[in-house]
Amino acid sequence: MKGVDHLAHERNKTEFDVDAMKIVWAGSRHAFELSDRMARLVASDPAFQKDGRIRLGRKELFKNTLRKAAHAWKRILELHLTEEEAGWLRNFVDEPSFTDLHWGMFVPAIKGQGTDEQQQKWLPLAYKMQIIGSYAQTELGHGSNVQGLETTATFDPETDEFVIHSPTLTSSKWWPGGLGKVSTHAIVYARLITNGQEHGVHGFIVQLRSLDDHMPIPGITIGDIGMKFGNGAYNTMDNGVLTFDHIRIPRNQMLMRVLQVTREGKCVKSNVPRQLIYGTMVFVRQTIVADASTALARAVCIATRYSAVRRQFGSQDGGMETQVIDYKTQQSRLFPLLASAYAFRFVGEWLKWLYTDVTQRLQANDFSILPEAHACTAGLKSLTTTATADAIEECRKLCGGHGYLCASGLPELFAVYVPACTYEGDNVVLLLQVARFLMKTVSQLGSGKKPVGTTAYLGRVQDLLQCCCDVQTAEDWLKPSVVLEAFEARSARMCVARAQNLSKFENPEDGFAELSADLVEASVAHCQLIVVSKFIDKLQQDIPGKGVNRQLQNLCYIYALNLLHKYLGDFLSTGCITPKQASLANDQLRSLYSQIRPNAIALVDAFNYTDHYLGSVLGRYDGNVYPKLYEEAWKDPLNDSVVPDGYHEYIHPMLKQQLRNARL
Ligand SMILES: CCCCC/C=C\C/C=C\C/C=C\C/C=C\C/C=C\CC/C=C/C(=O)SCCNC(=O)CCNC(=O)[C@H](O)C(C)(C)COP(=O)(O)OP(=O)(O)OC[C@H]1O[C@@H](n2cnc3c(N)ncnc32)[C@H](O)[C@@H]1OP(=O)(O)O
Ligand SMILES: Cc1cc2nc3c(=O)[nH]c(=O)nc-3n(C[C@H](O)[C@H](O)[C@H](O)COP(=O)(O)OP(=O)(O)OC[C@H]3O[C@@H](n4cnc5c(N)ncnc54)[C@H](O)[C@@H]3O)c2cc1C
Repeated sequence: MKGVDHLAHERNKTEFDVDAMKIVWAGSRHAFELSDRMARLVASDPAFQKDGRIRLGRKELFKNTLRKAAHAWKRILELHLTEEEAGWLRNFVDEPSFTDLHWGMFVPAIKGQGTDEQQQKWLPLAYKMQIIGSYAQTELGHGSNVQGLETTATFDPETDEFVIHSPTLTSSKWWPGGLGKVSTHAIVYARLITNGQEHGVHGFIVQLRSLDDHMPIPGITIGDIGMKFGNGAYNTMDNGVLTFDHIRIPRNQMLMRVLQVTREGKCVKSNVPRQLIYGTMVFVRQTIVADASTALARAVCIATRYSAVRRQFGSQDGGMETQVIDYKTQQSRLFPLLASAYAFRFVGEWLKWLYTDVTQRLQANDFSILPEAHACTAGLKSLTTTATADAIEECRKLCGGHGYLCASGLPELFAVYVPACTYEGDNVVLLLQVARFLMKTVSQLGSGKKPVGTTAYLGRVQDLLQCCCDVQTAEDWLKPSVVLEAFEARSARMCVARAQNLSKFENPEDGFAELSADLVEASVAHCQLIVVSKFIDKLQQDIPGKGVNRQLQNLCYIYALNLLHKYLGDFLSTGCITPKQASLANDQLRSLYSQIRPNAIALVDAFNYTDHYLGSVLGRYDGNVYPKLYEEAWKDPLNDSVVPDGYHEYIHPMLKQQLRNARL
């Protein structure tokens, strides 16, 4: 059987309506149709082809990215694409570029932190790309510790200007994307100083380059920070270094939604909380969670299709060998990742809803759920990106040797994805933020303050500390209430135990530092509970399409029971479940793998990825892996000549030398 036939045969086994699942995956029919149209538009345009990207040198690679970004903008204007369509188009171009920062951070920062007048002035310029913006927060010396940033913005009342200055080497802005070679402007984060007093870190709109000849504004030193991990990958981005030598900007270029500086240099607080200065990060973290499911789904799609095509061992009577997807070990590694892709999709959908809700409340001066929004975006960003980065590498291994070839698409996907564990907040630092939020919530339980939202379960802490898991058979693990209670009890017990340990310290900050590794574990348990509970919520919705809900149920329980298996130590040590119940969960997991198996290919087809977007010979829709892999090898520049360049200089003399030695 050829690879092509393998996948056709697999698709015939499907037990659910794939087209209906495509809509579930996309979020709505509208989102499906729109993303499908944009994916095809990009895939059919030769200007967006990606072949050979990994072989380009840095300069060529970067110029190629500039060309694609300009072409994308041209198409957006020609086709009068909406903002939503344009976003999808950029997504399918599939190449990190300065436009990510412009649309993803510069524009949102002005929207979130700018006053109405500032928005009216700057947004039209940004929307028409008459200016290109970056987000310059991190410095050489500080990234995580935002309050430790050193760049200063000193108000000069004589001229009604701020003087932006880099007082030390470590105050050099370092990392901002799009900054190195492209951006004309940036939101620069600096310590505000007025009348000799410090007022914390704020954002300022600063012009960096001339709009006529792109030269840096005098007093600004700017460049790229150098090559990053992997070929192609994130090297299409010009992450930059920037220093200021007393650069003057008008007073009205400080983003003043949170704090206004008057003509006299007086600081006037508005009614919005200071934390709103961090609002752009909350927004981007939320988008990163949605993107995690996309990246994970890509890797899983490649590994699943290839696992159905690939055969090793097991031939009987000269018949065909076993498809590697039929090995239980392969299933137990692959199917939890497939389930995670769906789980992250739905939690991402929910987080988007939460973000929209918070934004609307903020507009109505209701700031009550800001701490929860911060904890959820920080925690879920950390959980989903860590899991996705690990999963991409696992998918590479699931594809055996061929997974290591760039033609599999997995090395580049890994290289481009892995910094997501660091940018927008180091994943451990973010989990510590969640831990602070959880410990605060637990400490307030005694005061009668009822926790709400994702921490509502902590309001039932007494019950959860005493509850006994009610599982007697493997089938009992298919009850949503049973699964939910196990995850709630584990998280609640871990939180309470950490809070009790913290209370033993005289100084809470000392305790927090000493117990930070344990606290991070409680944060992970809490975040996993959120993902499981949002998946269960999804199952309660009316989901149309033959067999679709059934598949989602299977995936949901695979996600939850696999976590239970992986974090068994937590569940057993907190006494939420017994070893016998853990063993029943494992039995159920194996049964679920068998049920998912015939639907695996259709479940990855539901992601609706074009071959262009996947960029993988192993993950081709038609399964025609071997002939294409063979064809691909010959495209390598090393194969341009039969005898390699360097033969006469290095190989031939060596061989001759050995011949001479042999004769001696
Ligand atoms: C083969 C294919 C190839 C092609 C691939 C193509 C495409 C790519 C594919 C995949 C890529 C995936 C996704 C890409 C998507 C987008 C990403 C794009 C580009 C990335 C650009 C990156 C940008 C950046 O990194 S910007 C810099 C980000 N920096 C950080 O995140 C810094 C982290 N630090 C902090 O957030 C904080 O300072 C801190 C850690 C929270 C520390 O704060 P703390 O010490 O507590 O002090 P305070 O500052 O005083 O805070 C006190 C108080 O405030 C509360 N708080 C803190 N933060 C927030 C907040 N954000 N919102 C609300 N409240 C907040 C805190 O809880 C505390 O509250 P309390 O007083 O009540 O306790
Ligand atoms: C590809 C990429 C793109 C980026 N783009 C941008 C951009 O556009 N704009 C921008 O402003 N920045 C950008 N950044 C910077 C990024 O936001 C920071 O690198 C990130 O926030 C981490 O900060 P750091 O580098 O200071 O790490 P550090 O904080 O120095 O982390 C080093 C180690 O220390 C640990 N650590 C730090 N603090 C604590 C603590 N309190 N407790 C326990 N452990 C701790 C961390 O877990 C980590 O293991 C980008 C970074 C990358 C890699």
